[in-house]
Amino acid sequence: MSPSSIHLQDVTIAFDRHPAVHHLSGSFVPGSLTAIVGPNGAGKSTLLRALMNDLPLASGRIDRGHVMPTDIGYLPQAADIDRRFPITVGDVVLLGSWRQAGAFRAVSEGSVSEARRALSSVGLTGFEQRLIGTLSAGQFQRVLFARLLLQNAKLILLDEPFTAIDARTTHDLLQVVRRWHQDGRTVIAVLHDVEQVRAHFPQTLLLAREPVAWGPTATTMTSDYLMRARLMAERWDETAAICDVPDQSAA
Ligand SMILES: Nc1ncnc2c1ncn2[C@@H]1O[C@H](COP(=O)(O)OP(=O)(O)OP(=O)(O)O)[C@@H](O)[C@H]1O
Repeated sequence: MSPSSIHLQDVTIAFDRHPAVHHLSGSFVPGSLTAIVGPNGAGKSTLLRALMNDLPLASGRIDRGHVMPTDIGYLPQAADIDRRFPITVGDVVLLGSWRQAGAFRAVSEGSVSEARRALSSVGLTGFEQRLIGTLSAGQFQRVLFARLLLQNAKLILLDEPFTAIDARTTHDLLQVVRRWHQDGRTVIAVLHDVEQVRAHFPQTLLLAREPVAWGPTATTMTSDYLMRARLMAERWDETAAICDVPDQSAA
């Protein structure tokens, strides 16, 4: 294992001791570009949240190597974001720099210029003063990518970044993802579009609560493995017995 790989060792993540991700082991190599694919409820978002240390593990271990919490950029599912808050596009993008700048420091002229450049690079030149609530879904997704650009993260976690986004915007944002990959950042994206994964993501983790396959996309996104993931999902029993994982609350 490379020292800066993100290594998962027999990871189980549970809600009320019902596992959402079960016995997952493997590594995200530095600079890799990985899609996480699987049926609804497969544990994909749960895994992303655990990777950014937002959820405790029921058992197992995640070793993030040299990746510090401030090195992680996270794009949640669009549905999880309340856009009624009266904040401008420019301020949302500038939030990407607060980890480097500090929460209570004045925003530097440099950061403002960087935010402007980030907005231009996602096709939103001149949108700085718009309130986020007035944007279309695709425009808002571009804003969130601009914020990630400013964050300059080593590890980028994207949860369904192209859902409900039109082809042109998806194409543009895929170019941003490609540039992150070329820069040597580690990018992990939850996706549902199998063809998009095959075309743009060299690595795939196929998850159906338990890992189905993890490796080069050509060998993991086969009809056999996809079928296996679907069958595993159909066999799920939400009322199944509680998982016999050690109770960490007593530790
Ligand atoms: N906060 C929570 N409390 C209880 N159960 C949860 C919670 N969050 C997720 N779950 C359950 O964990 C399982 C995995 O959910 P998760 O959101 O990770 O799936 P997903 O693969 O991202 O699904 P989708 O493709 O539908 O977004 C589901 O059964 C879900 O109901």
